[in-house]
Amino acid sequence: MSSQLLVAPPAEVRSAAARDLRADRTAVIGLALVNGLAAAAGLVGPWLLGRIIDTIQAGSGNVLSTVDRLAFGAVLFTVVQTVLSWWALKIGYRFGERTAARVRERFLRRTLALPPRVADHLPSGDLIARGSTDASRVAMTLRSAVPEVLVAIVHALFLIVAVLVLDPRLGLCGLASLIGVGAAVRWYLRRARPVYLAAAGAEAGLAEVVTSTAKGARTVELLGLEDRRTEATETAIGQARTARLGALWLRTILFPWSEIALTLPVAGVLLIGGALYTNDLVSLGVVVTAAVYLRQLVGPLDTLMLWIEQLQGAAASYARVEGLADIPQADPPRARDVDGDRIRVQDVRYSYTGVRDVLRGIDLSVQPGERLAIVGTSGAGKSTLARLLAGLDRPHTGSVTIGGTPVADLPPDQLREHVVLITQDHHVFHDSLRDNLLIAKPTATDAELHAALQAVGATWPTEGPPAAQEHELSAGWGSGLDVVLGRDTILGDAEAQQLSLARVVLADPHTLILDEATALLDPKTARQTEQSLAAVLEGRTVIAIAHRLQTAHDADRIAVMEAGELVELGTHDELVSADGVYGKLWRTWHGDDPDDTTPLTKTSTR
Ligand SMILES: Nc1ncnc2c1ncn2[C@@H]1O[C@H](COP(=O)(O)OP(=O)(O)OP(=O)(O)O)[C@@H](O)[C@H]1O
Repeated sequence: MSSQLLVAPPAEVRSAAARDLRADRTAVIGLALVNGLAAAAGLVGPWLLGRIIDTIQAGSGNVLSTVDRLAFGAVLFTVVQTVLSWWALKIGYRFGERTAARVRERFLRRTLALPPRVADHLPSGDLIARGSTDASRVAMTLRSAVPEVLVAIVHALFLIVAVLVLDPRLGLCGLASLIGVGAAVRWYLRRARPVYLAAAGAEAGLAEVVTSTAKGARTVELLGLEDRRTEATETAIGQARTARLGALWLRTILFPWSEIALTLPVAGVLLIGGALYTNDLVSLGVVVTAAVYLRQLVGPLDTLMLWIEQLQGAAASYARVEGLADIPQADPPRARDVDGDRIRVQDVRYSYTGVRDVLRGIDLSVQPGERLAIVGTSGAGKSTLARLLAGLDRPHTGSVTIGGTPVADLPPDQLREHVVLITQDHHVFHDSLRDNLLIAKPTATDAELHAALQAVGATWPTEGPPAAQEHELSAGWGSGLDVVLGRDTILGDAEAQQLSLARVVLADPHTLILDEATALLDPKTARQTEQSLAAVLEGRTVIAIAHRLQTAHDADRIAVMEAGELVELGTHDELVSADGVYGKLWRTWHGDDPDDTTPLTKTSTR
């Protein structure tokens, strides 16, 4: 699976847009109808103006009352046009809001439907940029640009047709104007897609750099990488600026070109119309009406020009948002028969990049109820093996099975009943405590939720007053299952880990995999978390990535990994007496002091 996110090709974007239009076809038809009526009403005013001029020029009959009637008609139709245009925009804005919501929901649905093994490999900054900046740009365009552009197109077409009907010779001047503007727009559009895609990509690249720097702030600080991250951010800012300037350059050509194309037809009508009028080939009223129509053409065409950049940017964003649909998705897994709790790893190989295997021929069998510690230096492949054991990814060759069934084939609901990976990456949703817990077991009763919290030592009263300060942020568990985390109360590190452990109690898997669950916590928080963890581990199979030799010493068996291979497997005593990698490790750094709790990771840096 590529780690790059895709961009939907133009044909796919067009068919997605057509689908969105069809989904709200009543609004689209209403928009076209009301727009057409508004544009038609707008044509009446200038036509009546021409009639007024011709009436005055003819000077026969009751000129004053005829002019009064015509002027009243012009005012009336202007009011009608204004009301219809307002109505058309209202329909358009509502259509835009609904469609924008549809696009956002689709993006969210697709993102949530991504299998974890696919989502984990996607660049998170780019994904965030698509869901936020790109989706907002599409929404804004659908809300504002699309209705106004539709109104402008219909208006412009009506004006051109009206001049052609009025006098085809003068109509040609209008057409010449359209051809000029059309050529400018064509020139622009041919260059716009790659330029705007590059601009959106550069913005996403910037988001990626900033997100990964923020996410890895602790590592950046520990390894003194500030200068390199600053340099990477500045490079990304430079690329975003260059890409943006490329888009602006296109506008600096488009706008002057189209401005000239827009002023020429009025001058043309006045010149040609003047010559025709002098030779009695056309009335003065027709010339004035045609000139007013063509002057009015500037309004809608200006609107089109104004929004064209927005439309291009939005089309690129739409292509990026729709690009998510091109990520191949596996069929949703269906429930499988699982025969027992035994975990087997057979001849497993795995590679992140397709170039280098980071797991090579791993064979392992874990008995139900066993405690297995995995040790090895940094980069040996422990976390990768943990992810495969937890079904978050599947091996490229070989198999990882629970009760004979490939663990990665189990649907999420079934998987968490068998195996759960506990890391420091737990998530607290901005939601009620109850809903945060029900994720693990949607059918759990309040009594079960209370019991799960108490099992992990969450100091949370089973009964008590309702949240005293409903909207005030207070630390701790708050006072009930309805307390909204992140609004009524904030959880500290230890409490957030307790919440995730309470979820484990509710899911009740037979196997737990521990990867750095407490390794990076401060000592006080780690102690608290370890106490909660001990309650959760009781009676389950445990596979723990051991960061301290004491953890390995206490396990039933120890698996030693080196450079992606399982090099030793046995009890502590067996491995110490075999005097292999583990034995040497034990002797060299701990000698006769098995109570030494030096972290294993230290061994790799000595
Ligand atoms: N997402 C990834 N993309 C590419 N390579 C990766 C990725 N994650 C890990 N690796 C590489 O895979 C190898 C095994 O990494 P892994 O994290 O499994 O090792 P580990 O033994 O858990 O190390 P540590 O104790 O430092 O966490 C390493 O060489 C690492 O650089």
